Amino acid sequence: MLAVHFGAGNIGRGFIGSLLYQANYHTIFVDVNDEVIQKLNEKQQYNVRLAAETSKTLTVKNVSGINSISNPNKVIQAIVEADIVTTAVGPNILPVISELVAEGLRERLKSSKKPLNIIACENMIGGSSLLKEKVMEHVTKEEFITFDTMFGFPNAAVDRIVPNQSHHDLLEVSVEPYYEWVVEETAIKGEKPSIEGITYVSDLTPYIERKLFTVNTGHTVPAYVGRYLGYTTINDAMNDKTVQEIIRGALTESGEALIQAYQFDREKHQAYVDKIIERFMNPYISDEVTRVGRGPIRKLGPQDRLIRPATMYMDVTGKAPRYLAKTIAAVLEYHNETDEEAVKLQQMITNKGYEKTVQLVSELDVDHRLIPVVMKQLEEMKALTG
Ligand SMILES: NC(=O)C1=CN([C@@H]2O[C@H](COP(=O)(O)OP(=O)(O)OC[C@H]3O[C@@H](n4cnc5c(N)ncnc54)[C@H](O)[C@@H]3O)[C@@H](O)[C@H]2O)C=CC1
Ligand SMILES: O=P(O)(O)OC[C@H]1O[C@](O)(CO)[C@@H](O)[C@@H]1O
Repeated sequence: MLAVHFGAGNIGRGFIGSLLYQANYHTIFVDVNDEVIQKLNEKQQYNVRLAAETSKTLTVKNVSGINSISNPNKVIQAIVEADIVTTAVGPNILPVISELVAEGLRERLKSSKKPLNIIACENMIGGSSLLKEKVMEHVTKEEFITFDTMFGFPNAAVDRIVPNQSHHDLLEVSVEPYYEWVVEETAIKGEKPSIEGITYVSDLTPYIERKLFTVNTGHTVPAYVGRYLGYTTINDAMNDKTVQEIIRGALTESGEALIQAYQFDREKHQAYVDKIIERFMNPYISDEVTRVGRGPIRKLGPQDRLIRPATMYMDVTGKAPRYLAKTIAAVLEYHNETDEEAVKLQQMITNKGYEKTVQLVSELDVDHRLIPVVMKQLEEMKALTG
């Protein structure tokens, strides 16, 4: 069995790659990082270390790599032969890989009638649907129906904290023990990939929203509020009383929105929240606030982890989401010269002001009630820290 996985980064090697190996796939990683690709081809294996009190190591074997810049034809050939295609490249890169994926699928149709599923494993709602939309932009009208019939793009939710790595061995990855990979069964074409660790569901929406608006919403608090308070790591930020108050508050607000939208059981949802906060405090993982806070413009998007639960909360309760608004305010104060989006956000604030910037990046109506709520929290935050 052959898997082609785009993105040999933290989640690619540390999560998807390890489950594919355990399900007896040979995985070809496709990446633009030549050093990683060369090492994968040289070693043909790498270690995944579980960051826990008793650390276990899994050696992931049967792997190789292709540099998609220097060897696009090899990627096309790999897609022709693949039994599954997965991605973990980041939401902004899905459009970038779409043309190569389309070329691979087109070539495959010349010799195979076997359906194929392409699963985007990204922190976003509708990742595979976006990839499908972008792939279809490279397909002719005549090809459209065949592509649509033969190739499934099931959406997915993936959850495992894999921080930036700093091992002597370039390929080694430390990961938290916990993981969840939920895939939309109804969009599968042909046989359902048999991979232990995947939970197939008929409606992904409650799962992806629960994950994105709890794990990822929660994580923004130690990232942005933590950075604002001067912390470098998530662990240090999580030990701060203000961060703890805001994270609990923000997850109570997003929780209320989720519970009312999907009729989740309150007690079970609270247990889910408590477990997540415990995961953020895992002392065996050192995660940087700048990794979790990367891409602040994307994270202030209308469907993303802050704006969407905040507007959902306002819609269902009629109340102002105080703690989510505080966190959004902290994003507006996020400075990081090494993060393109952070630099762009600060430039926008300098040129257009806070209010206009938040309105533009979140795509909220100009008179949306959330905007003054965020502005109020921003003022309070600035007054507190002088
Ligand atoms: N790290 C984590 O804990 C989690 C990450 N995710 C999601 O997984 C995705 C990847 O995140 P990470 O693995 O953390 O990032 P990463 O930066 O470690 O990995 C991304 C990889 O994609 C590669 N890449 C960039 N452009 C490419 C292209 N054109 N073709 C092929 N490969 C390309 C990069 O070189 C890199 O190796 C993101 O969507 C993220 O939100 C989801 C759950 C957990
Ligand atoms: O990967 P993104 O979307 O940039 O956001 C970082 C977030 O994703 C994770 O890496 C995994 O869910 C979290 O650690 C963090 O909340």
